Amino acid sequence: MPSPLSIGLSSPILPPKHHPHSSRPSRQTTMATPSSSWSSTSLIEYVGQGGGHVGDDLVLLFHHIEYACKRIAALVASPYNSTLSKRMPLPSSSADRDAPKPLDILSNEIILSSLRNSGKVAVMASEEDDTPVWISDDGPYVVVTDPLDGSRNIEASIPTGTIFGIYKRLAELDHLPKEEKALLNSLQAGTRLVAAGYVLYSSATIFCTSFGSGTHAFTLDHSTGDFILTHPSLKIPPRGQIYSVNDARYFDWPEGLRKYIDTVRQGKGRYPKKYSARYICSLVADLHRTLLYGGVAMNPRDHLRLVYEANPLSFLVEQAGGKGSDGKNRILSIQPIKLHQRLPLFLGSLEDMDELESYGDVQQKVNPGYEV
Ligand SMILES: O=P(O)(O)OC[C@H]1O[C@](O)(COP(=O)(O)O)[C@@H](O)[C@@H]1O
Repeated sequence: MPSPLSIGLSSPILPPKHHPHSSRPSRQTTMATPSSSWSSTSLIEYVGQGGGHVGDDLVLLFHHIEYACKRIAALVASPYNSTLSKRMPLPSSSADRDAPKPLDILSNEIILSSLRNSGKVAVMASEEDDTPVWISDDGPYVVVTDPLDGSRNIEASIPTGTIFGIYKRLAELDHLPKEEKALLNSLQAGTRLVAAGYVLYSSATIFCTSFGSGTHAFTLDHSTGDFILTHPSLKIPPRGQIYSVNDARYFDWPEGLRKYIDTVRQGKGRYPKKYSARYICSLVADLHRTLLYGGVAMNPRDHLRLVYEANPLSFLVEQAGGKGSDGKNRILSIQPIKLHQRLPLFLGSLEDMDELESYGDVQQKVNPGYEV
């Protein structure tokens, strides 16, 4: 079978050959952009010197993750996508996971190759792999990822995203067989996250990240190839006026959730304004809007994954002053027991989340196999 990486791009972008700091092209300064009055701190500068204070290993790892995400951004915008499914045989998926699309597989390969090249990762656990992939015995970090979330919308060019979380490798497990230590390292609770992020592929490509001291977003400047700090210390408004949910599921919802939505959309909640609905059906995009405008983004059924979706995104929301819960419990405090574990997910503004949770019964218990 041809390598997925050789199919996806007509002229594949080669990974950096040398240490990223020495191999980075210098930033162009002559290009006319409207940015002269803006701060132009790039993601890597920020991580390395400015706000991150995270140490060389993590800076290097970030450089490789950033590089992978730029490749994925190019891939999702490529004119060759429409013929990919004819050219690329897909592996079968297990019962635990949805059938992957060609871009899911390619994005997974891109991230895996960047993590390998970084030399800083012991294990990668991905939505696209049944089990975690052991990369290197002495890599200091563990990366969990959904390489391309929202890919069910990809043919229509609707926004998608990459989600990732970074943990330290648990040295006390080093003596265990590879399979076992790979899994246990990947099942760390979200409270142990060292860093997390998402990259939104939309009209702008946004890299939003946190190292545990605030949430910061960077926007890709296509003229230089740098992610530029555009949203330092992003704070989610304490209250929004938007709820985001697939409300075609209304008749499968529990009473509490129906009441909550009915109440806020009539403007009869604690905030006496009528709420609006927004639902892209792409978690990263729905969350990004929620971080900026406030409100709640939710999927009340057992659908989203704890390890590589709910945990990293909850970390970012908490660092932005919001809340992430399964409707009852703080997401970051839930101990994962399975790699592809699913759960209800509610992310959003503090006051909206408190109000929602006060309805008690908001988790959708029935989960019929929806086709779309
Ligand atoms: O079908 P629902 O319940 O609306 O779920 C949609 C959600 O599923 C997702 O597509 C995630 O599923 P995948 O990881 O299988 O793409 C999210 O991006 C989106 O928020």
